[in-house]
Amino acid sequence: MRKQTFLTCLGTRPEIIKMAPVYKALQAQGNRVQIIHTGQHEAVAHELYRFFEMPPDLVIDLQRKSSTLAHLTSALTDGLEAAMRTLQPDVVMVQGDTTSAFIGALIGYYDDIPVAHIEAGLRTHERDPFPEEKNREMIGRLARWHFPPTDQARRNLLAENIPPDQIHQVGNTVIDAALWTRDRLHKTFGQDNPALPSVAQVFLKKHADDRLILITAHRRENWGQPIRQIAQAAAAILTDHPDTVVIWPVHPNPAVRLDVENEIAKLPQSVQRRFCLTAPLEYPALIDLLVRCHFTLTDSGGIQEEASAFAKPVLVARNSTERQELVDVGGARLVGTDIDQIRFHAGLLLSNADIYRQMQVTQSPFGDGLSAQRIAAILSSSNALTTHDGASLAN
Ligand SMILES: CC(=O)N[C@@H]1[C@@H](OP(=O)(O)OP(=O)(O)OC[C@H]2O[C@@H](n3ccc(=O)[nH]c3=O)[C@H](O)[C@@H]2O)O[C@H](CO)[C@@H](O)[C@@H]1O
Repeated sequence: MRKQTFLTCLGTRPEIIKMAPVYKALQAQGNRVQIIHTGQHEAVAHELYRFFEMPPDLVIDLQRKSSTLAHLTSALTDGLEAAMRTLQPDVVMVQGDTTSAFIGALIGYYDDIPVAHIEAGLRTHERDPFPEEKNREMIGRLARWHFPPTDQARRNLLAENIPPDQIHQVGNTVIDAALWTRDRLHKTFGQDNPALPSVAQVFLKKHADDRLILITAHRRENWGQPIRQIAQAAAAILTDHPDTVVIWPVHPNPAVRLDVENEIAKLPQSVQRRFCLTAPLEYPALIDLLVRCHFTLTDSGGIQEEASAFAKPVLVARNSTERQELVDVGGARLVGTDIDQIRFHAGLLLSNADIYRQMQVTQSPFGDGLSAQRIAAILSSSNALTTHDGASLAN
């Protein structure tokens, strides 16, 4: 079998995390894997490339003169076209639903390079998340291989008339990355993970006997009043349950941070002391806290998936989710951002051991840690690499 050159364009934190296992699995088979970094999440990207030992081959300087989507789209189009012509891959791989992923798929299509879509088929069937929902649909029209993580995602693709033989349900590579990271942390550091900021390390030592609740909220739709309500609900939970503590890596936007800090400042000192706010965490620190926590309250898609790999109950601070699978198997509850709802469901998890156990899923509905190996096997199989006009690329 001829070894292939696979190219992926990555721009944001979740894309890098979810592509890393595929990168490693394809490399382990002797293939060449190239990365174009598109710089959508500049601040956190490079620490992730270092952690996963996958240095980008090419970095696109987006030279963003404005923050509009149209400008991003045109800068990515120019940058990715030039980069792909330089690198000349056999296959383009994109992950999820960012504008980098959509434009990567589009340029692959224009250049007649077959496109593989990792984490295909997620749909809310609503306008939000904007523009990600449309990006996913459009990548669906362009890709040659569709790798939905779950049966629901597979059915979404079938409903859009994607040919069944192009759809391969493989699980979500986020689980591969989370399990790999947990094992690596465990082997290397035991209880003292240097990626955890020192404020969190001190806090955890001081509260070693308390139950940890991990909170994250980053979605734009939750900025403002919803985030203030999440903070008020967290305060109520800490007041109701004196053996609990909260760690909350807060979104870097100063307005979001101020909203959370203002709510905490209103609390008695005894409750404030059980709140630990940090800057956004490095990925190995986030995984470490997920492993340690009692449950998580989050609006993040990735964290819902990762929590299920560690059998941690999830309260989802959203009104809808494209990850309904975890709700359906009982591992997550959609609690929105209503203070009483959050307080009620957190109270159940903290005071009713049966309900807690019921929300600990024994098998994540998103995957088993072997998704990337399945993807690599399918992409590398001798008859898989076929272009749109039917010519086989494989020897
Ligand atoms: C608008 C919207 O719906 N967008 C979605 C959103 O996806 P998401 O909700 O999964 O995003 P996050 O929560 O940011 O990332 C999660 C990952 O980050 C790790 N993490 C988290 C906090 C931290 O302090 N340190 C970390 O390391 C964590 O373990 C996990 O792996 O953005 C994507 C592209 O940006 C989109 O494609 C996707 O549609």
